[in-house]
Amino acid sequence: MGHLSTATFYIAYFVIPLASLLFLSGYRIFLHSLRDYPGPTLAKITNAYAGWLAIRKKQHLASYHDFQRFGSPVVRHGPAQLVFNTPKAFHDIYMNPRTTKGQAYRASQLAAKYPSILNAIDKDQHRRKRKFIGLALTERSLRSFESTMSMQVDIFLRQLLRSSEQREIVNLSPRCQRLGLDIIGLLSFGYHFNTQTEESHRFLQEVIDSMSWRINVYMAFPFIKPLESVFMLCGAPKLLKFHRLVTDMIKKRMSEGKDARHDLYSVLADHVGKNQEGLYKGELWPEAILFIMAGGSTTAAALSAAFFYLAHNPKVYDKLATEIRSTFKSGRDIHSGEDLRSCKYLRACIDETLRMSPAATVISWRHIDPKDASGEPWIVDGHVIPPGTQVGVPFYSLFHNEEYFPDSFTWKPERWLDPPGNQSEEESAARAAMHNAFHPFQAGDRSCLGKPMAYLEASLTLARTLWYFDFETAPGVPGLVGAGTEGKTDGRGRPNEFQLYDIFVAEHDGPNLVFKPRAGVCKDLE
Ligand code: HEM
Repeated sequence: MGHLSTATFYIAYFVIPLASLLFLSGYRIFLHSLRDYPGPTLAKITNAYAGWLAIRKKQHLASYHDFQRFGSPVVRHGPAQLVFNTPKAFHDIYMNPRTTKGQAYRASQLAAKYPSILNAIDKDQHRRKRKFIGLALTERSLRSFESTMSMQVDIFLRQLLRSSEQREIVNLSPRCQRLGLDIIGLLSFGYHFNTQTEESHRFLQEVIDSMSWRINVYMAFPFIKPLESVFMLCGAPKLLKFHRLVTDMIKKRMSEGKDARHDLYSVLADHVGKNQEGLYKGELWPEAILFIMAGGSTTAAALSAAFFYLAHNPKVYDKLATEIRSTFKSGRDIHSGEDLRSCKYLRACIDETLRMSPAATVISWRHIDPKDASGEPWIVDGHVIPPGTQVGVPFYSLFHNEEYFPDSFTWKPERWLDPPGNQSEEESAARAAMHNAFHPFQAGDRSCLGKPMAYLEASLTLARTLWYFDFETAPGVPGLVGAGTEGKTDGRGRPNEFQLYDIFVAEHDGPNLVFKPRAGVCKDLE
């Protein structure tokens, strides 16, 4: 009897699970509807492939590598996931009214009852949110907010001035993150985080990064989401502090009149509590967190990368400095308007940075909307997508696709400028194809609402910094922070590339720079 029980035990706990695993693996490799697509064997069998990459913050590098390794523009990234690497696929996926965010986003929802605008899967729910939240980010709304943003940029510049007086090396990543956080705190609920000048709220970035990383891992490998409570326990004190801060921010703002200042709350206030006709009160929480995460970290990543590339490319630096210093008469003149718009090289530098080091490293998964009743097959770049499949285009891979961006690992803002003289038909077609492949803010009905704000924040910060300062990479070892390391074979071997770590948005460190105030112009910062 004892003997029989042992056999039963082994059969129940080892033989049956192992046989099921082998059967499932065999099915996914040889019989699954995606069996003919190339991809790493582990990716065909389990989402643990993507999960492991997400844990190590390198999904963007791995997808790029997989496209090269298999020599194919479409690769299996998970048992039921395909990634594509062509602009045609991008259009068929994201600019298609029949698609919605993939199930992967369900794993990113902090509370299933109230998903945020970013991870709402139901199209009607998303449309309602976008209608109201979009009001805070229109060009008109941004004009009302610009003076507040500008004051924060002034603080950033004053901090640089202080560092330069103390001959300090400046790590731009934390500086740009603090700038981004302080701006987004004011834009969302008129709240002064003051991370640029005070220590007390600087823990926010750490909490945001760890939350972003966890979300990214759950999206890649939803199987481990139940461990959330364990992870939360590990970071409990800071997480609790974060929750208290966001609650305090919302409560404080709601206790003031809606017109006390111009922020997200002022445009939402009339619609909050109107439920289906507006927004549920409970929705303020996830939207506040989304705003802080999406609005602060992305722009900070783009700005840090832009500082890195400018410091590493002296010819571009000189050309951009000349453009800024000849367009404006003083630092105070640098604000939105005709003059800033005329700085074409500045815009080219920002776009080239977003191409080379896209701030959103996430794979934005899509599937066919479950409510789609067309009965038509979904075709992506000539491939019929089987029901239940999630598909995506990783920005990092597409923006380094040599067919559209020749010499793709060289930071070359010139590629975005209109070439002088007449272009041949072939040249015009190549330029059109390049533009068609470049959507760093996503496209279609889920495109970034903060795009105008991101360009304004990046333009003001870079233009004003170049107006008041000269800067260069710090000498010696500190100057290497942020760069790839020659000889590395894991995709981090390019010394001229700013290194991104995929945690949904990009995590980053550096560059370390030294700043020198330009003669006679810094008086108006003091
Ligand atoms: C360089 C800066 C930025 C980049 C590259 C960027 C990029 C993106 C991308 C790629 C998405 C789609 C993400 C997905 O499909 O999962 C997105 C969505 C979004 N972004 Fe940004 N973003 C930036 C800055 C901002 C800023 C400053 C805000 C302002 C708060 C913002 C607000 C949003 C919102 C609300 C969404 C969700 C839109 C929707 O689903 O309808 N972003 N962004």
